[in-house]
Amino acid sequence: MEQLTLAAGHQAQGTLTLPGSKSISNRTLLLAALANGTTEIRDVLASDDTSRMLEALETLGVKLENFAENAWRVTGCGGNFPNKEADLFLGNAGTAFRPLTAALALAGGNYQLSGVARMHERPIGDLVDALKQAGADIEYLGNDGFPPLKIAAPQIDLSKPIKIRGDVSSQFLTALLMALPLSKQQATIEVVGELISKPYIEITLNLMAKFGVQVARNGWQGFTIPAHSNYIAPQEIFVEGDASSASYFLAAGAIAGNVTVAGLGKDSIQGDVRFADALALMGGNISYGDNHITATKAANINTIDIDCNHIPDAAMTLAIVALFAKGTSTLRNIASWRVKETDRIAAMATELRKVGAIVEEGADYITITPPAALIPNAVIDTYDDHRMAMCFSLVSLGDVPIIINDPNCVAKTFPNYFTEFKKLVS
Ligand SMILES: O=C(O)C1=C[C@@H](OP(=O)(O)O)[C@@H](O)[C@H](O)C1
Ligand SMILES: C=C(OP(=O)(O)O)C(=O)O
Repeated sequence: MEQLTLAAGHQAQGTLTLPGSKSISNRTLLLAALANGTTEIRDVLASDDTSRMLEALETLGVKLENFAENAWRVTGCGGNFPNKEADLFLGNAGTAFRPLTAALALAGGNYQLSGVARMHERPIGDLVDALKQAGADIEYLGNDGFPPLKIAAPQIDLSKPIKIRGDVSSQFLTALLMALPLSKQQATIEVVGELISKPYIEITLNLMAKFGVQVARNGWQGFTIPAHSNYIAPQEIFVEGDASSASYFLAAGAIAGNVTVAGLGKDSIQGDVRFADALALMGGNISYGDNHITATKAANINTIDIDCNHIPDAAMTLAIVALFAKGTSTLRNIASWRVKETDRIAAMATELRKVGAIVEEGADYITITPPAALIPNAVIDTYDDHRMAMCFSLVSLGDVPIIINDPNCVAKTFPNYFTEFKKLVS
């Protein structure tokens, strides 16, 4: 297995132009494919997760042109995919798997959707149950409640509200919201249980509105999609820089210098931009521009005790920043970490212990007490989880070398992460 040794670092200095947001890229590509008309999407993320979405759309017969660097011209098919039979491999991309399941279940056709082994352990039952209430025909090809899936043409019935659980993944609600306009009928959704990861629903509703579909809502409990909704291609869409990817560099600035991330600003539609507020609570000096954020070294890193439900991805970065505080930090309300790329609570606990931290894990929380001195040359397993690899690179800023196993797993969302990291850290 490939390993990467990062030298002991003291300083992080400079500006990084962020890669495009994964969440916005994959939503926009799908909405553009479902729309009537042509959309030019700029600053699209180039990574494994977006490649899976692009390949899937191409297999479905959608016309895609890569007309400039990271810019795609998508000719929408108005919800009627040209290819009515296809086998789609979606890797470990939740933002491709869940939304495509819903769109294909309502669009009509015979499809099989599969992914990597881990994707087949990530739940999808709540979404399938909701789609079946709407008349979808979906079968589990492996274990009930999990991919791979077989989809056949639906008999759509939206006479009753569709109930969907929101407490395992917000991607299920996102998927349903984005797909329901294909029915052309009025559709009502009722969320059962406490919805997690709420800001991702805001991204979904914001982008649907850019494509001309306004969803009426009753807080987080109810959503209504008007009859005769149609996605209309906006001429041009710019994808913001990825706020979760920004978290590593902002953390580096707060721990060890002065780092600016460009491509993301105070009006970002991504919830993970709120990571910067958590970093400020820990002592980082944060300043916002229209299209950049800067983090400057904290006089001292403070401990934190925080509910992370609204920032599930960037919260992993806080676990590493906690190593630089004096005392115990607690990250709460992170049960969803257990069903992502790996069981992230268990993985984080195991690997933090390798650098000397005392860690307690519960079903939905983690506490981290840093050691008096970080252990040098720890060999970190990354569990095919891009965020484990990116997070642990930051340990080197504690003036210790660190060895990252399988560093290329960052390709899921940030293929040149380590090149960019090394440019800024010395
Ligand atoms: O909708 C999205 O773009 C995402 C939602 C979140 O998942 P959950 O809703 O499962 O927490 C997040 O972790 C994931 O990386 C992207
Ligand atoms: C949870 C993540 O990915 P996915 O979109 O596959 O759920 C992530 O990127 O941290």
